[in-house]
Amino acid sequence: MKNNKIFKTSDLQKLDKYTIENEPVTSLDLMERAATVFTEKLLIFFPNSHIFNILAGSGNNGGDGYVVARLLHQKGLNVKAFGLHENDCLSPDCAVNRKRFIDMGGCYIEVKNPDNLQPDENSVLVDAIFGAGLNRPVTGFLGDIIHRINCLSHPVVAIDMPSGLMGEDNGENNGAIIKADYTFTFQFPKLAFMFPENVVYVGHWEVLDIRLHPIILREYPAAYYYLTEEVVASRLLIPGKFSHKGTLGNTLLIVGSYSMMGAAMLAAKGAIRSGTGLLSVHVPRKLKEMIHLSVPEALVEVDRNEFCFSGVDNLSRIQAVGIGSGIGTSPVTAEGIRQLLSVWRGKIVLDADALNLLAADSGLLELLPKGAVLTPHPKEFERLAGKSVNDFDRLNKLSTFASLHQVYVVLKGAHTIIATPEGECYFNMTGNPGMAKGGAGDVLTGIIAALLASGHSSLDAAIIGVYAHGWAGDLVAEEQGMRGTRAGDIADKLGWVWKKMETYNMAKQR
Ligand SMILES: NC(=O)C1=CN([C@@H]2O[C@H](COP(=O)(O)OP(=O)(O)OC[C@H]3O[C@@H](n4cnc5c(N)ncnc54)[C@H](O)[C@@H]3O)[C@@H](O)[C@H]2O)[C@@H](O)CC1
Ligand SMILES: [K+]
Repeated sequence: MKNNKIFKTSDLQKLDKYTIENEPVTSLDLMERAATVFTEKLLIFFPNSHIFNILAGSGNNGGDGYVVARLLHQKGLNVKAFGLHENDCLSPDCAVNRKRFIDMGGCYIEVKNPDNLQPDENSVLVDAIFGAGLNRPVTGFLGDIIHRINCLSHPVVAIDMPSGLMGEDNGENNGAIIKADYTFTFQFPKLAFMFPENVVYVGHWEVLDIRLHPIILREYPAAYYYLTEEVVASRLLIPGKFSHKGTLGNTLLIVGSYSMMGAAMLAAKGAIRSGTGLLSVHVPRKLKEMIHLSVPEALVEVDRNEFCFSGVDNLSRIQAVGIGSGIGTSPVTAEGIRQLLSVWRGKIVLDADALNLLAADSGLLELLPKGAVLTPHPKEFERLAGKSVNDFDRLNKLSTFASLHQVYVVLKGAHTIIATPEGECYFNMTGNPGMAKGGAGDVLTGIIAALLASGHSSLDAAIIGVYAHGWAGDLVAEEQGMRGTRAGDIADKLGWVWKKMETYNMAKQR
């Protein structure tokens, strides 16, 4: 897999050191490289700004800040660097770059009292107080400075990380944290950026490639990954020339109930657009006509029960099962799931009410086949695994749950997380708030079920399904706006996404 790892910030020094020794490059040149790409990005985002105030700390993040100050000054822009040094104990590279900035005639103001920090009107503030080296909450003088900055209305752009934010766990971080509008971070996104509770600090973030050594990036271990088009597309299976509907998999969707018919249609639409050779939709009798009309390609299998799912009879030709969307939580349906899970040991994705039934009866949870895919939203996950005190805690619970039950858990959210039984987590990067609507999850269940049936492993089906679903949602939002996005539109846009991924894959094979 390409370098899409999310390393721990505490590992950064080792990656840095390896690069310095093996590229080789001096640490000063690496700092220059990082600050240069940061400056380029800054000027893309603020092309019409002429006044920049740099807030520089004493470590290498501050060093980056002084390089940015020098580069902006060299471009003839109006730059002021505020030295926020509690003592004169600067990192060697920070000291060199402060001197270079001052020696070239840059405007440098040493701040010894938070009240003396008076940024220029209309200036863009560059936060270079702390980066990945933060190892305790920020209090005292620098804490006061951060509080003061957070009260200003100036745009704030953080170098690498908003100062005061820990790279991973902020559960016990009661110190001051910069509320940045933008964070341009080096080499890889930090784990803390993935959590909803930190968006107020990180703002819009982008990763800047500072070309740390490819060997160390490939070989140094990480438990967390983020998904990119390249990584996802290369996992997608392309049908062979002699494939036919019998070899591309038969998906069985067990979905819908009399009061939730739409969920069945949406799941079926997601599946029919995602490459299954055959699709069977198992519904209560009352839904039969509706499925025939809305997804004519599907075979409809009718339940014994008129209103809800009560059990299946024949699974002999099925490659994967998708169950849960709109099935309700009646005792009849709970028994139906028990019957299914006691005979089905193959690929399966469980969503919505299927998860609620598992949460209500741990006996059902134990019947899950190894490698099952579960797609809860945070509330459903809470029912399964208990309350979490914060997002980092929820991530740990997710990993523990996936290992304990030997399943893949897809926790839906802005950065949907796929947790594996081996303890790895993949963060999705596609999707938008327009998708946070009823029915979007049903479409995802259909997609994952079809990918499972057409030959993908549980991990690949979850990764590809989540990424494609989000990408399709992004395309819909581009056309209809986030407000205008409907779940059904996401299914309709999937074809375009698959085309892109197939084209990418075939180009690579050539
Ligand atoms: N490998 C990379 O990715 C590179 C990193 N660079 C920069 O280097 C930064 C990391 O630099 P440093 O390791 O010097 O760390 P920082 O500049 O983030 O912090 C400086 C020092 O402050 C001290 N400190 C930590 N928490 C504190 C607190 N709450 N109150 C007071 N002091 C505290 C620590 O001793 C820490 O080393 C990155 O964020 C990035 O900006 C770049 O210059 C070049 C390449
Ligand atoms: K910073």
